Amino acid sequence: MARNTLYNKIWDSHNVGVLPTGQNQLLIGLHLVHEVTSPQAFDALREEGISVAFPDRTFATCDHIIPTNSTNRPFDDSQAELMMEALEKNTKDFGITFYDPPSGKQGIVHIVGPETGLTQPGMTIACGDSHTSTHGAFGTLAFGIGTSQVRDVLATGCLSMDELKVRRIEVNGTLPEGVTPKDVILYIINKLGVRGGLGYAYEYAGDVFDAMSMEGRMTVCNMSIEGGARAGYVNPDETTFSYLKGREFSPKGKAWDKAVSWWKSLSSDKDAQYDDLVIFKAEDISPMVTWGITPAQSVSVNEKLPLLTGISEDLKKSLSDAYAHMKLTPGQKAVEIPVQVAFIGSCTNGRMSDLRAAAEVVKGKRIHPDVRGIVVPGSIPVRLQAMKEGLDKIFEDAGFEWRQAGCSMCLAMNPDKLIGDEISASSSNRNFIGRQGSPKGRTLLMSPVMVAAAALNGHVSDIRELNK
Ligand SMILES: CC(C)[C@H](C(=O)O)[C@@H](O)C(=O)O
Ligand code: SF4
Repeated sequence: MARNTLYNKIWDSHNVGVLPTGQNQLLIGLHLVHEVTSPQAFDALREEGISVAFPDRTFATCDHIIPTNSTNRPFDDSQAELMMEALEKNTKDFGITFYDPPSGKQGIVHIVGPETGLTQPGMTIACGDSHTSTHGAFGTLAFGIGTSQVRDVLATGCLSMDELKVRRIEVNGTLPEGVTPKDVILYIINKLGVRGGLGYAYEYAGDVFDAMSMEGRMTVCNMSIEGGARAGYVNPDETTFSYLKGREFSPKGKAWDKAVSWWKSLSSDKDAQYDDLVIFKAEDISPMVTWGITPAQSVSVNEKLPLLTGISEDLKKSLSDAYAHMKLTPGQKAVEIPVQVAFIGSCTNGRMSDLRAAAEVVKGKRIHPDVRGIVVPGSIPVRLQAMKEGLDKIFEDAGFEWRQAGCSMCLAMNPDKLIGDEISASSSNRNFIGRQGSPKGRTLLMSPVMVAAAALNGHVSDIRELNK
């Protein structure tokens, strides 16, 4: 059993009781809410006449259904309008802060938390959304939960959970040119599998994470869930503290110094014990691209897609299913895959560093005439900052559409969808069948700079070649 890790420290200090089921009751420090998984939870509270236990620790925003071409009300889609109205009413009735577009703070819930400074080291965080693991980048225990748990957290401020094992994943050395945090997590998932993390919290450590920016750490932690882990985290350090300094909800003055020394004490001890340890070499990682229907079905961009020979029958079956949907051929080169749509955005890669890096690639160039490109900033503050830096202009001059903040084509709960069997190069985190709005649509996951490169060439492209 893991001991003296950040996971253990946060778990123990938030564990307020053991239930007859053997599960622990964890006190939740921050509850983030969005429009998709909250309506029934609020209805349940209403039916029972219960109020929200900690309204000042509960924050809502609207991200999944929001249109990105115009946020004028009422939305064209009446279903989306109804969901927005429900969240407006629920947050008002229950006294919860709602970051809607007029507030200037709306965005994808996992971008809003960190950017406002709500997400802080040592916290337990819950949100009715699987990518809540993003917040672990700050040294938090952050859990994605379902609607019935959203109800429980609203009503009690607690979440019942089974204890997790802890796997330390070290990536040591220096990342080669063109390799981004997205490639690091796609590589880890490729090696450990989409179920490899079941029952675990992942602790990301080693040279690569020490040197990584907060935004990069968020990208990695975001996709922990795609590797099956219940949570993922990085121990807080100077990079964490300087990101948080001066943000709206960050402690100020003396409280800041006190917080920093407490945050420092939370990191896993030198002699911490783990349930498992995996070590990778940074030098082995290349720019990655998925070719299949799970985030683990990926190759280095300069490789060929896997053959179906010399593998187990089970593996052969799953790869064959992926090939059938993707209409791709075993052994073909990844760079031969054509691309019709380029999507830059999502809670994985919709932050400033992502937009800056992608803009750098397309600056002064035009995307391929057969490619439809959209850039969707992760939040209003990201959008405004990008515009201040002229990134909107760079993207538009290159032929991309510049949109309003939201989840957009990451899961296509709004009008941004693939059409027919279009192939998209996407900076998001899921490539399941139908994920981007068309049952036949095909998604290739990659980093934002790789999406930009694919958009320019009209096919999957090696960012390292483009730079030459
Ligand atoms: C709609 C929501 C419940 C869902 C999730 O939990 O992850 C979405 O954000 C996703 O990425 O698939
Ligand atoms: S951007 Fe995508 S992965 Fe993130 S919360 Fe929205 S739908 Fe889920």
